[in-house]
Amino acid sequence: MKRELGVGLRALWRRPLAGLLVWSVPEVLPTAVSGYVVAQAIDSGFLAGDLWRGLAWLGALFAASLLGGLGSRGVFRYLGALVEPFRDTLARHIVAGALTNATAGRREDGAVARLTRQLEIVRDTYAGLILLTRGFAVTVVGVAAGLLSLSPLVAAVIVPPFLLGLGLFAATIGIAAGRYRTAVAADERLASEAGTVLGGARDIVATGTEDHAAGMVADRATAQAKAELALARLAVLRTGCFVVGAWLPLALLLFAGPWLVAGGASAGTIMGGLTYILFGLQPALNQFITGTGDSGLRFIVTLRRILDAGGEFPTATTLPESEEPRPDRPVADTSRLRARDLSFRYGPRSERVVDGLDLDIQPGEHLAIVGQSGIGKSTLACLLCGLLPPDTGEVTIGGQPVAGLPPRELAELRVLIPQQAYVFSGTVADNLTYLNPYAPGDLIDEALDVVGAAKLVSELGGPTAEVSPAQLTDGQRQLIALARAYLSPAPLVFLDEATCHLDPAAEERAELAFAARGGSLVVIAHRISSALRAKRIMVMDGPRSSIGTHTELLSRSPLYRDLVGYWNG
Ligand SMILES: Nc1ncnc2c1ncn2[C@@H]1O[C@H](COP(=O)(O)OP(=O)(O)OP(=O)(O)O)[C@@H](O)[C@H]1O
Repeated sequence: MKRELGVGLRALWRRPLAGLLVWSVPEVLPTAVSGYVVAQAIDSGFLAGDLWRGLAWLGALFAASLLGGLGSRGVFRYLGALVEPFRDTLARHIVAGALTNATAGRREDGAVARLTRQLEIVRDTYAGLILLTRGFAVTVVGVAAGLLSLSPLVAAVIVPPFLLGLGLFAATIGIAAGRYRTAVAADERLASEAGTVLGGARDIVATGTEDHAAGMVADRATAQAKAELALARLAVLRTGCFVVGAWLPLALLLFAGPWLVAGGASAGTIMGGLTYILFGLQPALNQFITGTGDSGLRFIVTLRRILDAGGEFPTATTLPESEEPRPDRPVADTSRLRARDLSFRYGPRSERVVDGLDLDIQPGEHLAIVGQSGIGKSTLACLLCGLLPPDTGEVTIGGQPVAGLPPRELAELRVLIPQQAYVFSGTVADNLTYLNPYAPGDLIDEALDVVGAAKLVSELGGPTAEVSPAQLTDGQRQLIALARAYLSPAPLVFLDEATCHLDPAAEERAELAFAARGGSLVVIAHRISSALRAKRIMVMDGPRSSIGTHTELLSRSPLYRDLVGYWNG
């Protein structure tokens, strides 16, 4: 929350702010003098039997209101000059982030349109917040000055409970921002899961997994309902803050009436105090609480989305108003994988399959993982892909922790092809573009060609032909899955013995295609030829796993020597 407030406050630090504050003075004048004028009208006018004097005081209040109207007009003139440059800076940030992602090969998938909608929300809520907080601050200062000039005794009754209510509200803002964020995230997860289930409706019905699919959506719906309830409970708390800050001063003033009169306060003074509460503090606090609780939270949460979607946000020092942004930020290393202290076992009493593993895969690297059958290669691949949660440790891809990422976002980071390739009933094109529905025809042709699936697809009748998975061989299924992974937008590819049903020449062709695709490649190798194509090789042996080149491992890993001997034999 601090970062978002910091960005908003820094953007305020411009010349128009001075104009805005200067025009706030006449704007607050009617509120500041209202109680004092009412007290004078009653005490020295109507109660003293001098009708004209009373009316003259009320006329003064009317004149102050006219001045207030002029002040409001001036405030709005400067508001635009403050808000629009902030909007422009955010827009540059969004475009720079989109360009960085595009040059790094990540799919945009409507992100710019989504961020642009969020930009308008931030602009509107930012303007609302400026008006709100400024109006609240000048009203409180004006009322405090008016109360002190009216009667310090009355001020002593009204101000403390008002400040208490305000303080209580301030204490809930952090919690409210957290709950609002949770509610927005739960909402999006529900929409994403429902979208996934709807998109796979045909397969769900075909495989009879309706109950499972309904369960997937039900969990998200329950989580979303919970988050909304937590948010609603907070609204009740906010009402409590308003009661303390706005109604308690009124009750105290009425109860303290006899004591105030004994202390020298007149009927007009008490009426003036009531005027300050009813026409100054109450509406100001009400607007402030509802406004910051609504626009304020939307501003913080939406701005966070925009800031998280791009790189470093340009501050006043890094991006002067007149300067164009320079697109010289380094391209994000979206295919860099980093695992730290990774441990995993399938059950509380089973052996650890992975134990305290640290692993770095550099952008563009080609790594092979080898090891005896059952040592944990597939398990490790699932951990690195975020398909299994580790017992300890963390995996990041492109700097982003994979834990807890929704499937759609994970699919944009990495693609895993398991040994048993999945082909579903539908057209060849449906199967190929499953991970990239908007893949253009020439990219599909390229994918089929480089992984060696073009001949198969032509024999099947072309991309529009229907596929019957049961009639395909294991090798044919693997070719279709390979072309699908090649078309995926993910910069990191895992092939878990994904070519084991192809002959060595076809396997070489497919692996070379992935190595040349851009991004990083991890191959769980089942042949020495496959391991030798990688720049580095990881030999898995539980806690004794080691990494190096083929030559390094031959000299230092007995297990690797055994494996090579076995493969060559
Ligand atoms: N779902 C599971 N539940 C419990 N144990 C499992 C599960 N999946 C794998 N294992 C066990 O975890 C260990 C590692 O299995 P894994 O499949 O990761 O090994 P692998 O090296 O990929 O084997 P292979 O080369 O034969 O494919 C094995 O002992 C296996 O029996």
